[in-house]
Amino acid sequence: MSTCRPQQSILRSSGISSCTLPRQCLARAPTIATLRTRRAGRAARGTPDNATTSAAEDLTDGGVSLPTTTTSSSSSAGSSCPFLAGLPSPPAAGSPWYTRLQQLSHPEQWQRAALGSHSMVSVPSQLGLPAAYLLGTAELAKAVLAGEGDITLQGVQRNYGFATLVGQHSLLMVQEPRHKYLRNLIMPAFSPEAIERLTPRMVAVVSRYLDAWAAAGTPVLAAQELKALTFDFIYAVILGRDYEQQQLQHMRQLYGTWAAGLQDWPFLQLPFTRFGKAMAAREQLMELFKAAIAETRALLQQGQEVPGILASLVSAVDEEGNRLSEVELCDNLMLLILAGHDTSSVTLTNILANLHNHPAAMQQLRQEQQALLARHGSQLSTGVLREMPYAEAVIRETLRLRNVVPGLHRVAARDIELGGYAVPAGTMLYSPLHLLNKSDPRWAGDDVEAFRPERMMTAEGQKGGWQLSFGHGPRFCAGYLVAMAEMKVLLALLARGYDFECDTDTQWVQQVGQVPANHLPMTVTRRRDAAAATCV
Ligand code: HEM
Repeated sequence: MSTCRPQQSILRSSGISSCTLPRQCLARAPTIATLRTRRAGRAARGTPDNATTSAAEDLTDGGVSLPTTTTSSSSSAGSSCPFLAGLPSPPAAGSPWYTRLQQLSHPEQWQRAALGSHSMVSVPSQLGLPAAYLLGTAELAKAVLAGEGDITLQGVQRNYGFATLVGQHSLLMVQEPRHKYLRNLIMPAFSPEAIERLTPRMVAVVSRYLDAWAAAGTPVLAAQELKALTFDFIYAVILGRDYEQQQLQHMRQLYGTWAAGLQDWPFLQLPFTRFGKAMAAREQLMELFKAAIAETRALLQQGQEVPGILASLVSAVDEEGNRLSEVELCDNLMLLILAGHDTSSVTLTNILANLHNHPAAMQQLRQEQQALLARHGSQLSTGVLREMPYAEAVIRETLRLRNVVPGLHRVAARDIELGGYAVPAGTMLYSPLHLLNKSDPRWAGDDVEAFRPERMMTAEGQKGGWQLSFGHGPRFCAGYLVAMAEMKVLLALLARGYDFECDTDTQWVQQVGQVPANHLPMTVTRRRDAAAATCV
């Protein structure tokens, strides 16, 4: 076996490999292709991938004699690939019970301690948490997030409550190659041109909220207001039209009941359980979506130009003329509202708190907007949004400190090699995004806990580095451009026309991202020179 050891440095730099061997071994060993062909053959015959196989069967594929395999998912020793079988497992985190409690209460500190100086550790199942390999470098996390063929999202997809509430046909729930097909149909709705058409609507929603906060005369609860703002915003850009406040209020309530069901367990669909109520709310939301789909289709058939993501989705057509079905449209609308709502509201809440605590950063933001007003007048277009490096640095620095998505789960679909270790099929792989942000080698020696948007303005800071706030690979955030446009519109309008104060003396608690326990009371006043900066 020793002559067949892989070139470790190549494997490390290339991320994942199912079975990669040096050239001199290829005559005697299976290639990735032969391993996959064998699996494909089994699948075609209806034989499970982890079924007992014999050396005789393997001989028919590549002329290669392989060890008899009893299961492909138990350990590297059971792998049908000699190279994988020879690889070690990562060291075990081996934590006693009290540190596992730390895992739940202080995940970032626990992860740092568990990893120590290792690039990956194996965390055994304890206290109801599943066993997983914890990844400690961005290189490994990126390899896993990009490795769609070898890696699946099964962990999320097997969560019955989540899958039922979000919908089996949403992007999040489908595997390759269906995921790629759906994404190709959906992504034109998020193109820069589509965002350009939606910008006036985005400006209108944000202006309405800023004016209302200033008119309130008393503190408003920023965290709650931003939840409402981002809901109205995502609804407006998806459905492409304005709704009466009463209707929006009704839809927000339905969404709130639906979202509460995601936290329920066990998922019992009874009239009095949170899950049961959430399913009933889902039914009502589906009826509203179906009506909007029918209306959009009718307008498009009359040859009218209809703005909004839904119109793009309804119009999307593949090479053979197929379109998204009604159930695919509905499930993906549900996903877009979920994915585009709390993520943005929590990030914006954190941004406002940071700007309040760092007046110099707010001043810098105002200067950037004054320069833009002088150059382009008050109009906000996607071109103008692109010319906001400081606003972008504020957003990225806020996400670096308080990543709204703390980490991403994936599952190895087959036996793979990762970073020199064997990863048996079925292993959960966890990328701790929050920890990776803080461990980014670019900021070694800096105060990583300090809010300093300027670090993002340097040549080094403009690169992605270890910051994977919007994910990586084929499932990279579909709404990235919408999210950035939304946050920049709010920052631009706020800096141009308003002053604000908020009470940041509070605990921050972990929910979807970290949120202020006091909901961030905030007073907003219109600036005297604001008239010149009105943008709609
Ligand atoms: C600050 C705001 C946001 C952050 C930090 C964020 C972050 C992320 C991350 C980390 C993922 C990857 C999930 C994974 O790999 O499993 C993701 C996926 C996704 N996001 Fe976002 N997101 C944001 C806003 C939005 C918005 C506004 C929308 C919609 C308009 C959106 C729609 C989606 C969708 C549809 C996916 C699934 C993509 C796929 O599976 O192909 N996100 N987001």
